[in-house]
Amino acid sequence: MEESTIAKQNKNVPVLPWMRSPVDVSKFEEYPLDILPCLDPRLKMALQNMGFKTLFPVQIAVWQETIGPGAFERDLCINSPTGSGKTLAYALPIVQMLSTRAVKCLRALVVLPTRDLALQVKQVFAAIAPAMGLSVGLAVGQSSIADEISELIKKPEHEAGICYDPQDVLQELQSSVDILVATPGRLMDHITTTKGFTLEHLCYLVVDETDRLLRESYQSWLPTVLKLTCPYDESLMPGVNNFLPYASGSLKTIRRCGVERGFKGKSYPRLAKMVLSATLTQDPSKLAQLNLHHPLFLTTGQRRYQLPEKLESYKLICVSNLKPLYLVAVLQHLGGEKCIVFTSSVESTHRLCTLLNFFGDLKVKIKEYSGLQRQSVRSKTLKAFREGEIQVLVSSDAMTRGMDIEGVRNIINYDMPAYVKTYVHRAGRTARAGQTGRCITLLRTHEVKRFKKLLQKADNDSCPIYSIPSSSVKSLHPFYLSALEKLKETVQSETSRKGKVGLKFSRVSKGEKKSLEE
Ligand SMILES: Nc1ncnc2c1ncn2[C@@H]1O[C@H](COP(=O)(O)OP(=O)(O)OP(=O)(O)O)[C@@H](O)[C@H]1O
Repeated sequence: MEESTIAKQNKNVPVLPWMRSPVDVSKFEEYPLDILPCLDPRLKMALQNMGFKTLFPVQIAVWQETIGPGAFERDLCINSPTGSGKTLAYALPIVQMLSTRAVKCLRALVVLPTRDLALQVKQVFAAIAPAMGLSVGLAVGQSSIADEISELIKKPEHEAGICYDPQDVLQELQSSVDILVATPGRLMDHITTTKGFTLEHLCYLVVDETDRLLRESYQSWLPTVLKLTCPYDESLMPGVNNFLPYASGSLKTIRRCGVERGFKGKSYPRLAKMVLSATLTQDPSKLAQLNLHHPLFLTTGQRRYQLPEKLESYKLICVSNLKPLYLVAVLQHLGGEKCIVFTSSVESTHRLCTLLNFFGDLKVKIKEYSGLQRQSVRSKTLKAFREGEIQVLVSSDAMTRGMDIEGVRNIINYDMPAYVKTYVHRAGRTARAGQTGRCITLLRTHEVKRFKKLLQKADNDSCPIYSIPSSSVKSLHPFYLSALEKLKETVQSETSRKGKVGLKFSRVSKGEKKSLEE
């Protein structure tokens, strides 16, 4: 075998020994809820109310390792394609495992990189947890910290007029939630400042979109959570609590120390972890940060990057300076079907969206969605897109990982993604849950070769040309010139009105470039 071929193959072989013998999720089949072993009837009912009749392969595989014979003895690392149902894969066993709890306290923590994603995951938990008497909280900074605290922490009811020792009151503060879905920043706010917020009882930690979360430290949330949930023996290390970085009274974590049967030297109780992504990192130094216990790797098929089964990838080769015209022609061709257009930066997202809206009557509503906007604006746009009031979302990359929006049948890469991971996540906003979908990538001639190589990394050799009649592009020329003129005027007035907008654009773009370098 040629040396270069061997090197190429080795790139796909994980370095960590436990990753080399994974559980292959593709060997599992969809399984009817009616005959799923050990499923609590209340949960079954909740799932049926969601319209689900079967569980997807990744959900069955995780069920087996947690509730089934696996009994969650090992931490789980799950690499499964976009839209394959990873959220329910962890939510379902966690809710079932917590259903036997006697006292309400925070036992499961799910961390996600963005607010919109956390909201989405909270909704999945909220659809099943109440059936088992469990409550779910959200810590994402959507409301004021005071409002969030009142949702998360229950204050003791005291008799009016009697003064109590503040230390006693602190002792009596209780969690109002069993499960918390959080973004790292807001989680750290609660860890450092919220009285009564404790990870002392935490049993389950889920790190969703792991590779994204491990790429940035987000105020060291991970080492902090691991430290606060790490059992230690006070008799062996007297006073160690005082040296915890956030020993502010409410945060003292007193977990018992012991040895788990079968795993000599490992402390007990163990914080059981599930880490997931559609593009899970294989980098040993990154995975080491998670301090995994005897990890089990679950992945789909042989390839590191897997695209959804029913995704069709197309390329559209454009004349460089006419790219916007090709985009408009495609949008017209798609005739109002829900569509996300990806660009390479927040700056080009804004410009492209403005330009498209100057194109006369396209018979579709087009809005932008990027990290440059305020959260309230983004949330409003997302809601309108979900509800079908907007048909086309022009978006930057940073915001769209994991987003699950019903009815998105088309993804358009206006700017070619620089990395295969980016392609996987962008394309994965369609063809979800076994549905069909297409991803059209606009390319300049010089990008064609690079794009082919990029797709091969995702095991995709077939990428036909998306053809649109040249007459459709030509007929748009007169509108293009006037739209460009209007765009120029708008950009000039925006720059002079806000003064610093230009500066803000370039600052955010840099940050986003970083996020694209996955
Ligand atoms: N058992 C099921 N039956 C029917 N639909 C399901 C089932 N499980 C999940 N779904 C649906 O599949 C879609 C994708 O699920 P989910 O968002 O969890 O995917 P994911 O694997 O996390 O994707 P990504 O990697 O993009 O985050 C959702 O719309 C969800 O409601």
